[in-house]
Amino acid sequence: KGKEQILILSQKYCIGAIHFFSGLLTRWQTSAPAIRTPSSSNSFSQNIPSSLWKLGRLNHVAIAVPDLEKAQSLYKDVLGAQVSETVALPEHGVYIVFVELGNTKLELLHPLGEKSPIASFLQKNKTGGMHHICIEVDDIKAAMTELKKKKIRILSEEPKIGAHGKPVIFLHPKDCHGVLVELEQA
Ligand SMILES: C[C@@H](C(=O)O)C(=O)SCCNC(=O)CCNC(=O)[C@H](O)C(C)(C)COP(=O)(O)OP(=O)(O)OC[C@H]1O[C@@H](n2cnc3c(N)ncnc32)[C@H](O)[C@@H]1OP(=O)(O)O
Repeated sequence: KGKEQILILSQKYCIGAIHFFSGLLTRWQTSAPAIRTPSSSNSFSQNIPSSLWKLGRLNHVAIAVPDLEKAQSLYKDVLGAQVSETVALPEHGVYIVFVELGNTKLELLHPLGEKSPIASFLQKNKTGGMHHICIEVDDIKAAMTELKKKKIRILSEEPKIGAHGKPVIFLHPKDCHGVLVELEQA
């Protein structure tokens, strides 16, 4: 009789455990966001609305620095990268130095002139910091038209000619999750 009781008790325990875990599973299925494994999705190609313009490669990551020579020397002498000469771009209010990385570049930025757009950034970030990313686009005018419709603020009425002699625009960091985004005509 003792054995029978143990059997009954363990059956009850098993049934209880099954209910508990199936309850958990149901809650998890209804509340958890869908997680896709890399093999189960080609998430980069799905659900992208057809568009008149396309994003291309990462052209550069820009870093604002308080001392351009020191920053140049870090990348050249300490890290061994190929580093360009300093170029003044008065129409953008910056000096720039490019650091070649093979698959992309870094753009070291230093303020030029009293109205430099990076002056207040450097006041807030005294030792420097990542200032913007630049992504290539195949049609900057089409990009502007669509982004305006989507209420993304573009920081100039018209594209300016950027560091590579090509048209560029900047998108407000508050509309891009805290990152200042530059788009450059490829
Ligand atoms: C040569 C060319 C090229 O590569 O081709 C270049 O690089 S030219 C690179 C320089 N040119 C540019 O950056 C042009 C576009 N930039 C701009 O128009 C401006 O810098 C803005 C991005 C609008 C920021 O203007 P300003 O400094 O006067 O405003 P602000 O200090 O009140 O900033 C407003 C809010 O945005 C935030 N904020 C400012 N700059 C930011 C940045 N680089 N990344 C992320 N957030 C940033 C501030 O913390 C602040 O947030 P809180 O309110 O929360 O405190």
